[in-house]
Formats: sequence, C-alpha cells, structure tokens
Amino acid sequence: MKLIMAEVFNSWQGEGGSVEGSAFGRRQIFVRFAGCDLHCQWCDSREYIDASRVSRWRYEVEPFTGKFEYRPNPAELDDVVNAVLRLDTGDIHSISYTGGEPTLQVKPLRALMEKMKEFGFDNFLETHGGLPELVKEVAHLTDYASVDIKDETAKATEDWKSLVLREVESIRILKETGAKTYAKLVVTKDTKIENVRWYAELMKDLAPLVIQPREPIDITQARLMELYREAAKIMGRKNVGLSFQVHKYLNVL
Ligand SMILES: C[S@@+](CC[C@H](N)C(=O)[O-])C[C@H]1O[C@@H](n2cnc3c(N)ncnc32)[C@H](O)[C@@H]1O
Ligand SMILES: Nc1nc2[nH]cc(C(=O)O)c2c(=O)[nH]1
Ligand code: SF4
Ligand SMILES: [Mg+2]
Repeated sequence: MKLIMAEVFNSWQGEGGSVEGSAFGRRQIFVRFAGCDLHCQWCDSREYIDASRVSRWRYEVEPFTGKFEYRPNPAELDDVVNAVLRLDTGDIHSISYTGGEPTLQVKPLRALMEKMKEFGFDNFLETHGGLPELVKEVAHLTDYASVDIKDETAKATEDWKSLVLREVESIRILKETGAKTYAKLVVTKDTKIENVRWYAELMKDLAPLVIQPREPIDITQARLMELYREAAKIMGRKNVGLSFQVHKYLNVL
C-alpha cells in the first residue's frame, strides 16, 4: 500500500496543555502526512498542504537528532512502518498522526494504525476533524485525539460554520468510540468573543477545549484570558485550558 508522506521524527508532544486527552510533554513518534483540503492562513506546515508538490518524504535516522534521510513519494507503507520502528526509544507514549491532514489518506492511515497497535503502541490522531465520515473509519483505532475547531479568523474554507459543525461531529464520533479526545481552538487577536461562545456551546458536555494562540502570537494575554473565561463560563471551569506550541520555543521538531 502506498501513501504520500511528509516526515517521520521522534520528539515530545508540544501542544495540548493539561486537559484530558492531551499528550503534552509525552514522547511520541510523529508521522506527518502530506496533503490538506483546508488552507488555514497561519498554517505552520504549509509546505505540505499541496501533496502533489511533496515529491519526497524524510525520516529521522537517529531519534531526536533532527538528522534525516529522504525517500521519494509515494511511500511504501512498510517503509513508513520501518521508519517508525527505528525511532522507538522505548519510552514512546503514542504515535502521533498529523499533517497535512492524515484522514484524507484514510486507507493507509488505518493500515498504519492497525500495524502500530499490533506492535503495542497507542495511536494519537491530530486532525482538523472536517471529514467525520473518514474519522469514523479510524475512530476504533484511535486512543487519543486532538481535533481542531477552526476559528473564523483561520479562513480555512469558504463555509466556516459548517466546517465547525463537522468538526464537532468528529469529536462526538471519537468520544462515542472511546477515544480520549479534546478540541483545540487556535485564536488570534481578531477572534470574536461571540464565536468563542458558539464553540463553547457546541462543546459543552462533549469534550474539553484548549485555547492555543496562533504563532507568532499577536493576541494579548488579557484578551486570551477573556476568551478563556467566556468558554469556561459556558463549558465549566474544569473543561477549558490553554495550550502553547512549546516545541517552537525550545527549538525541537
Ligand atoms: C499542522 S496541523 C495538522 C493537523 C490538522 N490538519 C489540523 O489542522 O488539526 C497540527 C496542529 O498545529 C496547529 N497549528 C498550525 N499552525 C499553527 C500556528 N501558526 N499557530 C498555532 N497553532 C498552529 C494546528 O491548529 C493543529 O492543531
Ligand atoms: N513537538 C511537536 N509537537 C507537535 N504537536 C502537534 C504538532 C503538529 O505539527 O501536528 C507537533 C509538532 O510538529 N511537533
Ligand atoms: S487544516 Fe491543519 S494542515 Fe491543513 S491548513 Fe489547517 S493547520 Fe494546516
Ligand atoms: Mg506543528
């Protein structure tokens, strides 16, 4: 089986904060898929959005060194499996599937998740959640899920509101299937408080929400706390947290 891959590396999970379902600070092997159907204007993985332009993928040769070797795309599933296995440092919390958007290649994603389960790893899915019918196909293999709620300011797609509703549907599916799941909302200085209230109403009684400032950060700390408080008022004080992209501050992958 073939897939369009971007990179495989060993690092610690830099996002998610302290809510249930988060793996923040846990060591993971990251598997980044090429290709995405959205276009968040602040995406930090932009070079991987157009899969047709990702002619090769790279895998770390020694764990946590940032030293890579390259292979052409499409990748063979077995080569990806081997790239993951050689990065097993014995302290791996879970395998993170990210991108790009991993669910777009749901068949190889599912096959890879099955393989990793056979090897005894837990699976951590990082997804925009906009395609619940695809999320459904891997939910039973997912132990942890981080599902983005795309704020209007991301300008991810034309029909932003229906994207949000599909993301919430993905969260519902993952929760019902037993995955530890949280939602991640990336905010900017222009994020509207009434939108945050709407996301909080949708998420209430469903899963916790972390609020993550877009990097580079433009939102003030006072405004961040205002958004936090509005979400907590609706969802409950235990169900909201902050998340930062800590790996970027510490200069790791
Ligand atoms: C690159 S995305 C890949 C997974 C999936 N496509 C998604 O958007 O959830 C991984 C995570 O990085 C976050 N992210 C990407 N660029 C960011 C930025 N400039 N600032 C903060 N978070 C960012 C996304 O919101 C998402 O939670
Ligand atoms: N260390 C680290 N943590 C991460 N959490 C989410 C990431 C992603 O790009 O999906 C990511 C990443 O690229 N590196
Ligand atoms: S959905 Fe994820 S990968 Fe796609 S553009 Fe947005 S942040 Fe980037
Ligand atoms: Mg990232």
